[in-house]
Amino acid sequence: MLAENKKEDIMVSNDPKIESGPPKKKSNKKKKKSAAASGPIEPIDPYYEQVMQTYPVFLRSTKAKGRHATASKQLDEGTTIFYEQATAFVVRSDYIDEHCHVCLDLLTTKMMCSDCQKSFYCSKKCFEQDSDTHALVCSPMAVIDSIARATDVDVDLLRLITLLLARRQRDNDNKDAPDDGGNDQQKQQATAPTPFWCTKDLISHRNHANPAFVRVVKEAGERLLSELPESMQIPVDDLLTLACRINSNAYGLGDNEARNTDVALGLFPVSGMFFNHACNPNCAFVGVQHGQLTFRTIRPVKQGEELTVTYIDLYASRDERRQDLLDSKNFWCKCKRCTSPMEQSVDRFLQSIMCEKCHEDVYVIPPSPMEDLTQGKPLDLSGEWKCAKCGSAASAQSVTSTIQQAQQMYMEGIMAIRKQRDYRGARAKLEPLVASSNNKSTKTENMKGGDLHPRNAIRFNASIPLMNCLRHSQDINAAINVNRYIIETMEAHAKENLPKNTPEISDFWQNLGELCQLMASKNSDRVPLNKRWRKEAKEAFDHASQVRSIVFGPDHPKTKFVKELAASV
Ligand SMILES: C[S@@+](CC[C@H](N)C(=O)[O-])C[C@H]1O[C@@H](n2cnc3c(N)ncnc32)[C@H](O)[C@@H]1O
Repeated sequence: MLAENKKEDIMVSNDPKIESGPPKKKSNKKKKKSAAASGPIEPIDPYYEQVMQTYPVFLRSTKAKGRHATASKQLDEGTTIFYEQATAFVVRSDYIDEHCHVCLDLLTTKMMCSDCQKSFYCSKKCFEQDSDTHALVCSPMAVIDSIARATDVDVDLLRLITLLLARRQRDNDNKDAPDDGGNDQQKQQATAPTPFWCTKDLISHRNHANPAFVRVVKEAGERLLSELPESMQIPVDDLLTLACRINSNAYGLGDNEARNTDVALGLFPVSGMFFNHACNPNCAFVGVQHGQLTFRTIRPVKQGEELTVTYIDLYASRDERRQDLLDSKNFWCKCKRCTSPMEQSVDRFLQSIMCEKCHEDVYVIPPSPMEDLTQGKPLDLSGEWKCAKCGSAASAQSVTSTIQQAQQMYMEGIMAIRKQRDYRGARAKLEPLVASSNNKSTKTENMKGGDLHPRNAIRFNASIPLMNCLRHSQDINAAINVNRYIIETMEAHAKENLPKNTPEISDFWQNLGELCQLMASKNSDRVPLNKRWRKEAKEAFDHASQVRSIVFGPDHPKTKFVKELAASV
């Protein structure tokens, strides 16, 4: 039973000597007391050390960082550091009949389970591979939609819980053997799903769960359990803990064809346990076929350095990132970027407006303390904020008012697209935000009292829907300029040590290539212009391919796809 294994109850140790990983070098430096130092040290089960032994990773557990992974040797960018096969994963309901539920390939021919009508496969092979697991979940899957609707619980959460309980059942029956006889040791290991028992070691943050969430999940859980076979039953309280563990640890799996779309959601206990979040990560995770997750370095990593990934958007302001992590993962980010002084951090640009006097830096807006963010308490606007470069001051009130105006325009632009499909109206709202700069000539009526910094998060966020509006209205040249601004902004961040190799950057390079190709075809009869656009398209696809080779690996379908685009120009 899950309850008997609950890690929160039985495995917690306060012994500070329990620590795993290689011996640390002695340092003469006086140790800084970390603000993150709290809670007991979690011991590491030898199973995880054994799983990791073929990878260049040491597992550690410390008071400051909890359990985490470090590099066991110096690593180049683009190194695969870990594979894991999900204990269970679900194709998200938005894509339920678009991707195979076993290999995740896009469905060109569909096979559907005629009983539940909720499981889709690309081939007989995948259908047969799923048959034992599906036999356990077929009848509950048929009613999960109605349970989710009646209780207001996310249907994909309920589907994932059901598949995890099926995995538990199959582990108990000891029926699962790795199905792929590949001779590469790492791959062989990865094709065996991580066993269900590992989920008990995952952090759940159950004590911080929203009471409304607890109530509805318990209600949905009771209903779901009544649909499950006897052998799959667990106490509803354990089902709730499992739901909290999914919320805190699940990973989205990307589509191999499209950009930036999570088509599936999986629980990967080993990854969930050892890869902490950082707002300036050195690794990325990418979904590969069959519900596998791969972790790769996106920059060179020194021996002993912690290996981190991001769980959220890196181009959001510090307060927004922390709020996002609090809401979605129940923790307060204490990474280096979030704890460095605001006046020295790249974060000041994302949150603020240009200094009216020197036009070189921004007024430094202090980050909100956790209590204020959790209680929705507004910033103290009684004083002044100073420019990080020249020190001239502006009233907090006027800086905030400019930012609020910008936020309002951004929301109006987004709503015009979402509610009315009014691309012209949206463009009118978004364009002044993106055009705003320290160049006085481009200042508009709507942007009084200062401009957004070019790297301000509202401005950056506005640029993406603006590019889509421009594309929609066939103003391809303008869309290209906005796409260039997006890439320039990301590269400017990268100069200040944010990652330069991310899936998002590769997507914007691909998009730029496609826009330039469109311009080339519009100018097919004007040889010099056509040649110029084709040259830029090829360069953009080559950039996308370089970044993807690092982030996804040279053999990933997304890398191959963009290489083909480059070759076709
Ligand atoms: C997916 S787990 C990572 C493993 C975790 N260290 C453990 O021991 O289970 C995510 C949890 O780790 C902690 N964590 C990860 N990144 C963090 C960060 N940047 N700041 C503070 N806590 C973090 C939070 O408790 C979070 O819910």
